[in-house]
Amino acid sequence: MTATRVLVLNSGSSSVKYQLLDMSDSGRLAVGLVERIGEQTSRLKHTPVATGGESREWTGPIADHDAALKAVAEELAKDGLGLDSPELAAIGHRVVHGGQSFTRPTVVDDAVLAEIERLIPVAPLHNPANLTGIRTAQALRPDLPQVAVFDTAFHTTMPEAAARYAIDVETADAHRIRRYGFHGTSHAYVSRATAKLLGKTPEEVNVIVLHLGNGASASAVRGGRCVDTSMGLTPLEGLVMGTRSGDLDPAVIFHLARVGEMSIDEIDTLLNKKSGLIGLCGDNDMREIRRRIDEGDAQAKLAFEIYIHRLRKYIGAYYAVLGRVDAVAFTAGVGENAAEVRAAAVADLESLGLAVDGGLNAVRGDEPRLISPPDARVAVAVVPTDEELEIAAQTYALVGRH
Ligand SMILES: Nc1ncnc2c1ncn2[C@@H]1O[C@H](COP(=O)(O)OP(=O)(O)O)[C@@H](O)[C@H]1O
Ligand SMILES: CC(=O)OP(=O)(O)O
Ligand SMILES: [Mg+2]
Repeated sequence: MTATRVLVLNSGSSSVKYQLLDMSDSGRLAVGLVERIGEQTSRLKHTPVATGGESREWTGPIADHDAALKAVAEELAKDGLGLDSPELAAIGHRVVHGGQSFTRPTVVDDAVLAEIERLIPVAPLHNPANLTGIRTAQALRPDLPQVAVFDTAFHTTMPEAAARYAIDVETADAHRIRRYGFHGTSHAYVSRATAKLLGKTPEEVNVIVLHLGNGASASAVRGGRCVDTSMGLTPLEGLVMGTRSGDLDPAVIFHLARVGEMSIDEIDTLLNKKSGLIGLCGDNDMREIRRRIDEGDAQAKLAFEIYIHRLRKYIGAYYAVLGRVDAVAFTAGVGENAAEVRAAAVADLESLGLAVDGGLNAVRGDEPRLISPPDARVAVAVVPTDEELEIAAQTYALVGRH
């Protein structure tokens, strides 16, 4: 029997998204999510797609990512899809920070694990969870290849002019301080899918991708290669996010330390976990913010306006970086679902060839679709991301043929 299945683990700071796929037809056998890991009310939702069975949900304390993964393995086993299956070819892992070392998917060995661990200070919310995911999977299936697929890989094509900060070169190089960029698997997948939607090859088009989830980033993709992206050394730079500030004057940090008497760790927590939308209005979920705006809530309205203002600045910046833009693609939880965000992001930009059609923008769906008027100079599109499918494809391409 040839092993054609790949299990993909996308471990976030407090969640694990997973999919089991059969790569002979890229079909999903099972999908699921464990969220609020570490809390008393952790939730697991598992959907056995292959058997057509009902989704199963479970709420209770799941202490850490190790326990979460073991719970996932138990759920899979209930459907006869357990990790002991001889049909499993590999386990693919999203790893957020790969530094400059990793430009492509990599089979995990001790040296790879050590490098992911070394990068924890520049991805403190993500790399520890990714490491636990890999180690637990290794313990469950020591014989299987574990493949790391890095968020940073797609951005390694950025030119030095975009990747370097304007700080002392020796200091920057000594500490490997440069802009790495994240969500690369999504930016790669969505930019390719956007080209396909336009009936073109990736080489033929320039695309601005707006990945707007809880974490959010923009990228400028020229002919299939990333030339700029909004996240930097860490996933804190750039857009306003659910809980992260994005861009600010670095002197804010000195000021908080000197005048606000906050410790570096307190400032880190403030900017990564208590800022962005949640810091501005107390909610990080765009659905809740829209609901409050509809009720006339001024604080929620201002938070939305700050979010949109920053997003528009990046659209303008990447228009200038690319020179010619063929498409702007919205993706991830907010980008795929929040029609108001899409409309506000390109409002009054007809002079740049950008517009959305109100009717098309209001249509919901899971398929890539155009939302710009038919005669628009620049296509505006909603292109659902699928990081798990992309990770599975890259994992299988690396190990599947053994
Ligand atoms: N129907 C919706 N309308 C507006 N926003 C939504 C909707 N569904 C999800 N979101 C937004 O998407 C976010 C989650 O996006 P997602 O891409 O899943 O994030 P992450 O991968 O960072 O956890 C939520 O916090 C919420 O703001
Ligand atoms: C890198 C990053 O911000 O990822 P996420 O959006 O999953 O938090
Ligand atoms: Mg995400």
